[in-house]
Amino acid sequence: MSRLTSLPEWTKLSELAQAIKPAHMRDWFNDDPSRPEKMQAEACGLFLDYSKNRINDEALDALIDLARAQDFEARRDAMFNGSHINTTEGRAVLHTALRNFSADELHVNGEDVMPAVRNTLDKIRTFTEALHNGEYKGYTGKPLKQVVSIGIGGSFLGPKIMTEALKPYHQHAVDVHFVANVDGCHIKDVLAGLDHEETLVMMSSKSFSTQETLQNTQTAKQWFLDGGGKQEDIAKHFIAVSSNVKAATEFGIDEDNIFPMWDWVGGRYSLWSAIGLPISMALGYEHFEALLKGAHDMDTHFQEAPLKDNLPVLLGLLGVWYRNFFDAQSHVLLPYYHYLRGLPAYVQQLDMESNGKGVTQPGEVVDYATGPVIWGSEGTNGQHSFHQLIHQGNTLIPADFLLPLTVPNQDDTHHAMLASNCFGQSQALMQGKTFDECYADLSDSDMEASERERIAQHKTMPGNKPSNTLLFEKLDPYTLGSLVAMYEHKVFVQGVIWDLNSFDQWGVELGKVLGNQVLDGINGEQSADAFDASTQQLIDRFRARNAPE
Ligand SMILES: O=P(O)(O)OC[C@H]1O[C@H](O)[C@H](O)[C@@H](O)[C@@H]1O
Repeated sequence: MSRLTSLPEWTKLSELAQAIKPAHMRDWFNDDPSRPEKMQAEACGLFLDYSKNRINDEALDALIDLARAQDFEARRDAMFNGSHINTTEGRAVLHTALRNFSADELHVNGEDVMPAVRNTLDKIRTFTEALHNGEYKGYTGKPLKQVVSIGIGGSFLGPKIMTEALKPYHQHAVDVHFVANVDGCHIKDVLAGLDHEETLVMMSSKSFSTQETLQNTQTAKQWFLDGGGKQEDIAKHFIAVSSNVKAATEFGIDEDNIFPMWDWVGGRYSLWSAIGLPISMALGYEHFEALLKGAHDMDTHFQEAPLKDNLPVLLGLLGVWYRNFFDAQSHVLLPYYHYLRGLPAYVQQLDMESNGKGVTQPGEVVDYATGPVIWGSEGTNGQHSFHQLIHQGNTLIPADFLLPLTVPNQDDTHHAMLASNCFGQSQALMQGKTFDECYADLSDSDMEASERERIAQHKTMPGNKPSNTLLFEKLDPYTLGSLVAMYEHKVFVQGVIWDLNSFDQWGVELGKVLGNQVLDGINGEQSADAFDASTQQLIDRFRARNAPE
């Protein structure tokens, strides 16, 4: 038995879950109309109603006890003060420093990192302004109007999804395009519509070793040269963000055009660094800074609010409750706001890459469930497809509903419908519909009693499906910053309880290595015995159709 599952707090939670499982939330709401007032929390522009959860005060307190038994507060402080909590790579985890506007020093390996953070923000501001006012010109003297941001994983999802989410705040000084996939269709499609004389290519790669990003940048470079640009003109049209300055300069990026990154910022936590430059380029620096400020305020809330009023803590504890004590395999995110449609994909990387682990910090294989599958899409679209399984399937899927109270250029008719669907879905999931109600609905039909029973059975909705609802005034940069930081810290809370290192990703690393080996196989540079028979068969079929010259 692991340390975690042998804790008395764990045993208590197992017992509480067994006692709670037969209860129906519908009855709780009937018995106690003040339940929603008691089960809510608010911070940094976000209001959370968590009353539609299969939880009571006793279980919530027991979850807090479990977090404390796992040394939650000390481990939270260790992250914020720059300790090397990424223990498999010997690194600090300080994305919070990137949005820290206090005058305090913050030391990593004896060095204050804050001057470099502030300098980089200045560089982002200066660069954005030069681009926006047309001062930053290409090799033929034309201002650069198109930006192609090339990166993948954390060097793509954060900038792309935040830029998309904040569309109403775009300044329209430049158009920002994103390319991630090594599938040549993507980069070719993007470049096809652009004039190389007006295009800035931004390569985002913390490691500067990611195959997809290197290849896409190479293709963009060739496109630039084919268009008439010369090697010496590349400095004006190519910039990079990387912690590997040597590799970036060797690749041909001018050293002055390299924005720094640091090994204490994980890829999936990097949108707050210069990796977020495309956000600033699309929205203007002021809005980028507001995004950071929202995140910073959430950091402060996470550090200071009592655990029972603490948004990331509450969400993290509820996640553990369902994952470990109700056997929930997945968690669905349902943003009811079109511009926020990318949030599930963003949180998917954040959560699944962080807590998709099966070994504890000391290196023991776990005997309990860890990170869930994260998925979802924008409401109301999902209501007409996968919500069916959430309502009536036999697997429990806790949900987060998200809704802005107002939207830009609001059409009141549309917005009221959007909100009513959002609230109606969480209500339906919680209440369900009983067999008797369904049977009564069929009273006017001329069905035989047995047929009426059969149909009523099919229509019965068990309900008792948990959800959180997050409301916010509007999705401005500040609120988006606090929302994303809230999910970052939720993931952290769960990683602490499960005793995981939430900051490495060895599985992904293996994929990178194997992908390169197979490429050698495809190019005939690797002997057949390097691969298993199935992989070799696939390589052979591919080579038969695409034999290298
Ligand atoms: O920025 P890079 O070094 O190119 O890395 C890009 C991505 O690579 C991997 O897939 C990691 O798992 C991600 O976390 C990272 O964001």
